[in-house]
Amino acid sequence: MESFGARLHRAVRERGPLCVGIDPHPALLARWGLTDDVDGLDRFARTVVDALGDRVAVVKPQSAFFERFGSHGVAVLESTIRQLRDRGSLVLLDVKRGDIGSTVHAYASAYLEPSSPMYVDAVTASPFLGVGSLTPMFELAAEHGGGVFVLALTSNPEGATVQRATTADGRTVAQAVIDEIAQLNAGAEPLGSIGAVIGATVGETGCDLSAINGPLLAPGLGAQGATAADLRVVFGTNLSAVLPSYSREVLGAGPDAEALRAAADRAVADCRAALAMS
Ligand SMILES: O=C(O)c1cc(=O)[nH]c(=O)n1[C@@H]1O[C@H](COP(=O)(O)O)[C@@H](O)[C@H]1O
Repeated sequence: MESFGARLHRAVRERGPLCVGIDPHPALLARWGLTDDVDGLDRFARTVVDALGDRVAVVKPQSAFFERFGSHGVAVLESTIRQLRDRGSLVLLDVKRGDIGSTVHAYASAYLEPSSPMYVDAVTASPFLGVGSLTPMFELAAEHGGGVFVLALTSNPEGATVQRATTADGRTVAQAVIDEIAQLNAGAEPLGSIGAVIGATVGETGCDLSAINGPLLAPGLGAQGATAADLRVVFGTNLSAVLPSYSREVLGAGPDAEALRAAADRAVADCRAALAMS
């Protein structure tokens, strides 16, 4: 299987630099006239898939909003993943997993093993048990053309205390995470498969991103207050692999499919301009 980095690179070239999250908040279900139950969840997810699955490069279902409804919600998530694959968008499952290595192995099987019912193109992962503890995910991703997005500087204000803290060798925690990702991506062309998550809200990172050679997922746009113009502040000259991510800002335009598509098109246009891509 072609690597995730190569598949993402092509998807962004063909469809534009945009990831749209499927985050069915109770307030959004209500705004869409849907019930706050499994049926509402299913209709919400299907509507997003039908409107955007053949249009945006990456779709990022947020697992928590599906898990909220127990096994029936997880069944909707599995079905949503399959529908997205059929429509051609890459599926990034937002689960932010992290644990000791032997347990990470099980998470890796759950999401990155092609025979799994939850098999996706990529997952989000938390490095705060040590980036090395995520090795089973990196290995399975490499074996099956998957990707892993590792949290580095998250979009929430509480993240900085931990992520900008200084390690024993003088680097920030975020820089140490970025450096380990860079090692994993070294030599990959056109792009490595291990990404970093850096919120569009974080301002200047103080990090050197020049060697990372992997995708930079940028959530925090729209509902959390960041705009496409902020991407330049955060990423400086390292704009080529930035993958801007919106959830509520785009989803708020639904449930009308045309309105959802128009919101996604606006987001792509804003991001293209900010990232200076034609
Ligand atoms: O990994 C993520 O996607 C993520 C990382 C981060 O630093 N901040 C962040 O907001 N997210 C996720 O991105 C989505 C943001 O949603 P909106 O604020 O509605 O665009 C949510 O699903 C968050 O869980």
